[in-house]
This record gives sequence, C-alpha cells and structure tokens, in this order.
Amino acid sequence: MQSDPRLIAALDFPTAEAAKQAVEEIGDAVIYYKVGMELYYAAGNEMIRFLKERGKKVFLDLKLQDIPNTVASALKVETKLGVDMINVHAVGGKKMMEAAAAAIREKSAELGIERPKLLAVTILTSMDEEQFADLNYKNTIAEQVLALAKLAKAAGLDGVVASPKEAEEIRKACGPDFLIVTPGVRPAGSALDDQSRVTTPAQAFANGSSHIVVGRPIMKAADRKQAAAAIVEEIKNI
Ligand SMILES: O=c1ccn([C@@H]2O[C@H](COP(=O)(O)O)[C@@H](O)[C@H]2O)c(=O)[nH]1
Repeated sequence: MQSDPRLIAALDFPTAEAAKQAVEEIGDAVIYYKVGMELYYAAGNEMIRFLKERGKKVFLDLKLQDIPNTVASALKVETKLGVDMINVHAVGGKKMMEAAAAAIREKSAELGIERPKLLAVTILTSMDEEQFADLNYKNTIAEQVLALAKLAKAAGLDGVVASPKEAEEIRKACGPDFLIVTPGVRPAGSALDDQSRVTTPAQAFANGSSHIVVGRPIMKAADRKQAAAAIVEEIKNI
C-alpha cells in the first residue's frame, strides 16, 4: 500500500501496548506518526524506539513553553532521541524560539545527526472566536495566527502548527518552504470532536498545508488501515 509522508497520524493512547497495536494494524498505510503528551508521558522513549525500528518518521509533539534556557536545554535532550519534528509554543516569544532553534542546531551538529524540524504552535485548533475572546487579544484568531507565524519564521523556525483554515495566508506570508502542519482535519462526515477550525484533508492541501495531522478519525475507526488509506487516496492528486 502507498503511504503519504504528508499524513501524520496522531497516536493518542494511554499505553504503549494500545499504540503499538494501532501501528501494527495500520501497517504500511502510514509512515509518519505523532507522539503527543499522553503517550510520551506513558511510554516515553520506548515508543520512539518502536516507531524508528519500523522505519517510521516521528513528530514529538510536546509543545514546550518556558524560559529560553529551560526550553533550549529540554530540546537538546529531545534532539538526542532522533525524532524528525519537534515543537514549542510561539507565545513563548521570539527569544525563546531563537534559543530553541540554536539548541537544536548545536546538538544535531555535535551528534552528527540530521536536525529535527522545529515548529511553533500558533493558536490551538480547538479554539473558536468565542473562547479566543476570553483571552483578551486585540486580534482575530486569523490575524493572531499570522502574526505568530511571521514571528516564528523571523526566529528561524522551520514552520508552524495551525489550522488548515489559516494555511493560505501563512503560505502567502511565509513562502513555499515554510512547513504548515495542520491538525483540525476531518474527512467529510467525521465527528468534529473538540476541534473547531477544521477542513477536510483535500481542502487542507488546497489551502497550502505541508502536512496534516489526523488522530481520532483513524484511531477510532473500525478499520484503522482503511481509514488511513482513504485519506491517502483523497490527497493523492493534490
Ligand atoms: O492546535 C493543535 C495542536 C495540536 N493538536 C494535536 O493534534 C492531534 C489531533 O487529533 P484529532 O484526534 O485528529 O483531533 C491531537 O494529538 C492534538 O493534541 C491539535 O489538535 N491542535
């Protein structure tokens, strides 16, 4: 079966056993997996090793945000894990992002390994305008996402995590090589769950996403391999 490295499947499971079973079931339909907080706190590096031994790519989604020195030090440890993509929160600010990028460059060079891509999370895709208003920003979500994406680019990051609804404006502002990794993706007819700013897989790529992140529509499907394969089929000509 043909997989597509632009599809990142989210392994949101409470145990290594459950996550490994999903990976085995999905087989060659998915090449790129995201390990987030739940699975990393439960299964740590065992899960990264498991995926790497099977030739999978790994996005370690721990969304770091702290003072620059703390984030930089933590990212040096993450870099040693040999993952392909890692992230921080853009609201940590430009100095934090610059320190993060420098730490990853330095550690990768020291180890002689390929540098993991570094992304900044903009505004979570679960957030709608009503919830966003509670935060008292002066911008709309779209304006704030764009401002954070430009800040991440200026800080030397490889890309952002945003909703596919914002991908078009980010692409225009940040150029063709900037990574736009978009959760908030639902195949037509799927439940939204707690996501708010959502498009279909095909629409995400039409808008300019470089990667999509899909979790529950695959992991909660009766046939996970078929659910992943249907997404690969939907995006194959885009
Ligand atoms: O803004 C964000 C940032 C990260 N996520 C993560 O992506 C997946 C989406 O899972 P679904 O089951 O497809 O909703 C999940 O791991 C989130 O932590 C996000 O959704 N939005």
